[in-house]
Amino acid sequence: MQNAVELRQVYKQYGSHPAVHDMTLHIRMGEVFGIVGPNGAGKTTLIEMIEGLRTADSGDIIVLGLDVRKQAKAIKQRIGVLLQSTSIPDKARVGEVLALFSSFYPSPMDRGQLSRFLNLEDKMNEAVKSLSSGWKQRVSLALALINNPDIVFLDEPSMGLDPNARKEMWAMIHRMKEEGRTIVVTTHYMEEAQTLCDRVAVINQGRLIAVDTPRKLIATLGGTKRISFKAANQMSKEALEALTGVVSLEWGGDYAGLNSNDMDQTLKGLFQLAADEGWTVSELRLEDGSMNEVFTQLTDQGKKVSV
Ligand SMILES: Nc1ncnc2c1ncn2[C@@H]1O[C@H](COP(=O)(O)OP(=O)(O)OP(=O)(O)O)[C@@H](O)[C@H]1O
Repeated sequence: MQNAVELRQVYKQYGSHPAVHDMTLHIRMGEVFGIVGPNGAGKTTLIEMIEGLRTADSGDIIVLGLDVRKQAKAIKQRIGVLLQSTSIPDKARVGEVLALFSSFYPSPMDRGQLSRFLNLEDKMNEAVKSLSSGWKQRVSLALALINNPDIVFLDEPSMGLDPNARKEMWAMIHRMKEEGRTIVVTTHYMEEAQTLCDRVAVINQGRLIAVDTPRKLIATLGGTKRISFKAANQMSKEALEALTGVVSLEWGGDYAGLNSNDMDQTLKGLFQLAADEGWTVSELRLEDGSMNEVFTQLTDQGKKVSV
């Protein structure tokens, strides 16, 4: 099957500063593809080059089989871009904004269907400026979908949203995927990348450092696992820290947490220590590594790791 996006050795610099360096990657049709990286890594530059809003200095960008350099207009008809809510005319009512943006496209989505999809039906007569940030973000999402796009680009879709609004945003992204759309999302929230994305690209200083499923990235790089349990009075912190595999110890209220790079040996040592010191291990929980650790591993102090 044709890829949704293909980048071949894409390069872009501002002045003498390279922002995106020889980037080669592909985004598959129908996947949720995440782009993560520290501030200034080049995420926005990358995504805006794919959208045709910035021009690459060299390399090829193919979107839905079309060349961004030569067929940008045709591409724009088939992609949707989440605008920052500040770019929406905010004195207008939601329904008016949707009508205005619909008029830009030859075959827009049915507005009733779109507002039902995003639960916006009750907000159609409200002024955009009176909405909370979560609802404004829904309006932005409606505008990104108004041309019924094959690919939707979401640059930090849940920035500034409270945890509930963020979860709702994730649910909407899932539903867009179920409809068969390809979603490209940049985010600073590793939980978002881990929960939402089929594959994630990690970029740092304009270079692609790793691209894989969150599970594989975590298995390869999210090395430490967490063992947490109920703390007992007799526990010796020093002895816990000294157990084989323990990288760090967290001590919070009633609970102790051991981050370990050798779960089996740490568990063995933990049970032995409990027996030696005369306490029992209770409320034991084992947790896998996370995208947070992958991110730190790959980007910490500009460290570069090949995967
Ligand atoms: N229009 C521009 N002119 C000059 N330099 C720019 C411009 N846009 C971005 N840069 C620089 O290019 C680099 C990459 O910026 P970019 O905005 O693409 O990164 P980012 O990963 O999206 O960052 P953030 O997470 O902070 O949004 C940064 O060093 C930034 O200062």
